[in-house]
Amino acid sequence: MNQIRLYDTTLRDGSQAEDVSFLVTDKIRIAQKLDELGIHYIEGGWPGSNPKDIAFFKDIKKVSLSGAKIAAFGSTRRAKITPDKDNNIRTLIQAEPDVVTIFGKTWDFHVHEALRISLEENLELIYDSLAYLKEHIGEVIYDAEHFFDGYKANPAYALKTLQAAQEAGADCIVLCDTNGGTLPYELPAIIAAVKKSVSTPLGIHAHNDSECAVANSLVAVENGIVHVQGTINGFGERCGNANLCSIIPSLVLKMESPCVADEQLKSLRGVSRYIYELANLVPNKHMAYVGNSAFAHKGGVHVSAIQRHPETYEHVRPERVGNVTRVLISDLSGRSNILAKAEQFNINLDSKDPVTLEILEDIKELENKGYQFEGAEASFELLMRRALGTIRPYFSVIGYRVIDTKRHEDEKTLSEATVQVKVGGRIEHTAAEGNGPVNALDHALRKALENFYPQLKEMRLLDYKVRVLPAGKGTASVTRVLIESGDKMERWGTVGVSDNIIDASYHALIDALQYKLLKDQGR
Ligand SMILES: CC(=O)SCCNC(=O)CCNC(=O)[C@H](O)C(C)(C)COP(=O)(O)OP(=O)(O)OC[C@H]1O[C@@H](n2cnc3c(N)ncnc32)[C@H](O)[C@@H]1OP(=O)(O)O
Ligand SMILES: CC(=O)C(=O)O
Repeated sequence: MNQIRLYDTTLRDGSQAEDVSFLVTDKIRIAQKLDELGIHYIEGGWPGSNPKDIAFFKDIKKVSLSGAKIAAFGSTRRAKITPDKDNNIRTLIQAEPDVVTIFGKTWDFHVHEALRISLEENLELIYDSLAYLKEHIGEVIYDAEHFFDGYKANPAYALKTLQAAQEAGADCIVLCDTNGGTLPYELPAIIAAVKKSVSTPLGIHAHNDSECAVANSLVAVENGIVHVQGTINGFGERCGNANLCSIIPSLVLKMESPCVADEQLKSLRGVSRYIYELANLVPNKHMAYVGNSAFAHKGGVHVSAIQRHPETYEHVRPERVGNVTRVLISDLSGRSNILAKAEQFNINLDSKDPVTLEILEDIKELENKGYQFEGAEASFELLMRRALGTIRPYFSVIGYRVIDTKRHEDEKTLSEATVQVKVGGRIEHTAAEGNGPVNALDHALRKALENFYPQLKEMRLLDYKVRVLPAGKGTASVTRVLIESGDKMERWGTVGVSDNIIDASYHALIDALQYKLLKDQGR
């Protein structure tokens, strides 16, 4: 297999995704992460587009990268002017990148409709722009925009555009599936025709509009392409770009193409999450290889088998990409799920112990009532320990009251909660306000308990999700509340279900507090 060069365009094409926008400082930090991951080319942006991208190319010069080359992106020159007069081409040179990548038109339809120039003139644009850039920048890459659509519409012309790029000295010609509509079976014949027509090393740049961007990139590699463009997490215009988080492990682990080192591959999940964090987006848990669910087993049959041998339901070892095997608890669980969780929580449990079956039955019954333990592992651990009788009763709540008051139409609603808790032999009665009834209840509970357990001051309520579950036959609808809490060390999820939203929240809050006390005690 050829040595594959990875070209990341998260900072350029990835930023063209809806909801993605990076600050210059984010872009610098991402470039450093991509360099550590072993990416060979990092496309930092389009300096002719905006001041932020110009600033990136200035700032990245102050950063020492271990191996990655920085590429600046732009287009072929405008019609009717020479490259030296073209602002876009001038800014590319002024950015002083290691590499310049420009895109040009391949599809005759685009030449007529988007540029509104003649086919011959477009060939001149491609040739002039690349030849001029090559005089100023050591390495020049040509992105043949809409190559596959162009080839299907007018193969002779599409190939002529590539020949113009080759004659101008392009170091790599990248075949772009810009509209993302090409299917994997179409690639081999088209790539074979290209190889007969040009000898320049070839690359692939695939979009995901038919959900085939990764497949197309891998098929391209199988057919001799040596340069693969993509983005981390598949960020990109419309449905996104080819996801490097899927391409890289497939190349290394399945296609004998060690494009990054084993240690670098182990950082892949971390890089994925880092970039989600800087993009301020929630990670897609179902992403192949790096998603939270990529190695999460829910069905009892699967859990039973992976405990005997992980490869029964895992296509690669998750550690290779920095991920872990997870076992989920739900009404699809069997005894194996319960035993796997017990091991994770350091609880001694035997498959023959009647408590195992009791816990399993409790789970199925509770899920039927609306509980969901997948996002509430702390509640599940408490449930297990309660069933085994190994949990200390840290406190009990004698009662609570929550009042919402709005004294005047223009005034904010005031929420106030009072609680009575018992710890050991002592009873504490407190009141607190909050910006909502659940917030007031949370404050009042902590205020009452913090005198006994000062460590609760470290705890924060991080997320609060409510779902009203539809009524079943002969039953009223119920509310499920999932709470995520955390301290400096850990985050944990708890669940409460009731036909009353405050009561459901109360149960989730109580579990959150009890879990904090349990874990701090060291189980
Ligand atoms: C497939 C891809 O992803 S390509 C990258 C797409 N990314 C972006 O567009 C993001 C950055 N773009 C921008 O900041 C702006 O569009 C700019 C600065 C590049 C251009 O802005 P404007 O000059 O205002 O033009 P506008 O965006 O309205 O239209 C695009 C222009 O580029 C021209 N153009 C498009 N492709 C090419 C090309 N390959 N070569 C030369 N010119 C091109 C179009 O003909 C049009 O020019 P015209 O209006 O003079 O005919
Ligand atoms: C160049 C590019 O981004 C594309 O053709 O999709």
